[in-house]
Amino acid sequence: MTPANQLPANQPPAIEVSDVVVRYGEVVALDGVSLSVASGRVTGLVGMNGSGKSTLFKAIMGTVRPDTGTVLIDGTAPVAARKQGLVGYVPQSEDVDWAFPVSVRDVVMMGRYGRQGLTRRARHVDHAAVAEALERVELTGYADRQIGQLSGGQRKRAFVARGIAQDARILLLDEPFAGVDKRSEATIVRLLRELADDGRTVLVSTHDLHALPRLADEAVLLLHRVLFHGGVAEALRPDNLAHAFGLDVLDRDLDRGSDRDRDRDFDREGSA
Ligand SMILES: Nc1ncnc2c1ncn2[C@@H]1O[C@H](COP(=O)(O)OP(=O)(O)OP(=O)(O)O)[C@@H](O)[C@H]1O
Repeated sequence: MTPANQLPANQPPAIEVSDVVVRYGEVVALDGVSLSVASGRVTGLVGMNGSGKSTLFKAIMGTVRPDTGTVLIDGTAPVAARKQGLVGYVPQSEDVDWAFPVSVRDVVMMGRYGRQGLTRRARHVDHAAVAEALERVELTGYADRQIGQLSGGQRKRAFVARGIAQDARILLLDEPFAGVDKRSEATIVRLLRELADDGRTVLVSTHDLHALPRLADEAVLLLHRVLFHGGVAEALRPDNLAHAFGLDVLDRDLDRGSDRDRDRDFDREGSA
């Protein structure tokens, strides 16, 4: 296995993010992010709420344009890569209208749209790809249900199936384990591993640090910039996590607080 961060010399990174800055008005969501993600691996993207994970995904998909810096997908600009169907995306649950009147099969078929031209007429090969993807995520029996009638884990699996049907080289998953039961989590972890072993690139944002060792070959700690990129065990070291989740700030504030307490006690003693 190639160590994290070291790509084989002849293989361009599947995702190359170079010095990317994204601002929303006054808010700097990404502040000079550089990252190379290799194919054939599962990479965990870990960071606290608001650290910029979704924005990084959007920059990779070309739905958010960086203020400065560049993103390349297999050497191609993100918008072109998306149009070519290179990138599949499993969104956060909040970003989906679950009342939308589409079946699970329809959602998975969306992964085939790029191949169907403007007519969007599904051919035998499209139906076969959808059936196979549904089987891989263990949702064959749910194909005709309205998407909102699935459990949280089943919904995620339906979107993973969309990426499989799309035959995406690169799969981005935004918090796939949020609100997901153990069985769906295990199914998703197994699928992602299979996809990576198949040579695909899998980038998964997660808060679920417990799932990380089973899930990922390497981890990225993000706090508006990349704080760490390397092996999972090292990423999970308390000092690295403290840095990524801002606990060092907390500790410093507590220290300051106890300094203040000491000063106050001293003042009190002095004035007594
Ligand atoms: N459309 C927007 N307009 C203004 N600010 C935004 C917008 N989208 C994100 N932000 C801000 O940019 C920062 C990064 O947000 P982002 O959603 O990328 O973080 P995240 O790590 O995905 O968070 P979470 O784990 O909560 O999903 C946050 O401060 C957020 O409030």
